[in-house]
Amino acid sequence: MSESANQEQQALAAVRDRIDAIDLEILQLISERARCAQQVAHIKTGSTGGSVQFYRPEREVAVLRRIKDANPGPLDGEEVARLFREIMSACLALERPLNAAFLGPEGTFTQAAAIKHFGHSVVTQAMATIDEIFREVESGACDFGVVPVENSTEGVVSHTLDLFMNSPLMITGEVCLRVHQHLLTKATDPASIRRVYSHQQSLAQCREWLDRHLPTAERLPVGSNAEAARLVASDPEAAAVAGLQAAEIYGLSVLAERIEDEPSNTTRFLVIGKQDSPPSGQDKTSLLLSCKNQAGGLHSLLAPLAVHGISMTRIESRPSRRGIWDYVFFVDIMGHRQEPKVAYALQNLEQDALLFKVLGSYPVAVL
Ligand SMILES: C=C(O[C@@H]1C=C(C(=O)O)C=C[C@H]1O)C(=O)O
Repeated sequence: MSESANQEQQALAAVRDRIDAIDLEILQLISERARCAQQVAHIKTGSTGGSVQFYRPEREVAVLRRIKDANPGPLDGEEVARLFREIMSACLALERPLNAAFLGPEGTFTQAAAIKHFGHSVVTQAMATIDEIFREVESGACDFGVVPVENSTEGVVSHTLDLFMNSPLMITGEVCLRVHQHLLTKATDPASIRRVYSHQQSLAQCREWLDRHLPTAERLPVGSNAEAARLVASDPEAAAVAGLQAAEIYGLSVLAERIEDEPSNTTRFLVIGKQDSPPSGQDKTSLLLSCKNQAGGLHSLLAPLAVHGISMTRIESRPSRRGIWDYVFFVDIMGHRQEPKVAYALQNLEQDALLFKVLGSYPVAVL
């Protein structure tokens, strides 16, 4: 070995020794943190005797925001937050493992959103429909549910909004996920693809790409992207539009990558549970409203938001199903319903609204 190669080996060995020592220190510290979480569980159980809220969304976002603010680099803020997300997930599972219902089968973007929000220690339970997710959480069989609510390319998931009208569930969190769609298949030649399966939203997110590259293939909407991938696994003349997770699970190859028409394609999901979240300092509130069907009705309904300086981040209208041309509005505002100015505005809003329901206040997504 040359002198310089020898020096390189020694330098490498020294840094690796240092890394080994650091890993043991990290392990000690993580273990100590986990023991603290066990103590927290002990205190929580002791103080109530009855039902215990082990999962504290406002505390979890506070931990992640603090870590991002304190991050000295060189890892970027998102990356360190993701690592701590996993540490907290494992610590919480020591208190009590959480379970979350998602739109199945395995491998959907909704499952990816559930794991992004709760970390890998959450037990995810696949449901066949969004209705079933609501029912499973309402019955208490699952602690939380994760449902898609809007996509930056294709807009609102109207079925999810409609389900909130008759559900007692509340929104406890939001998750935003960059969605990359791929063409997955068992076929080796695109010319042999006669059918393309996917969720209707995903087909719509890739409409231009499909028009250009597979103009004659029939587009068949199914319950989810992962369901499409499952179907395609046994049909060599078909392709699915879905995520990489689904390709791995169902043994498909990726014939074309990132076929979504908008490169920034993002889906927003809501976490639903029996309660919303206490204030975290940076929150949103979702409302369900309706007003009298008269000139200026919506304008005057929303006026209290402007008066109290509250910013509205979204408004969607949906048929009320109570009569034709009668609508309800889903409105998202910045702030928590317990913050004084939000509370005043909501009080005024409630006085004027025909229908007024707070769907929940929850922390703005950190990850
Ligand atoms: C440890 C706690 O319980 C859970 C675990 C957390 C953590 O590991 O930091 C944070 C919030 C809770 O979901 C707590 O409430 O502080």
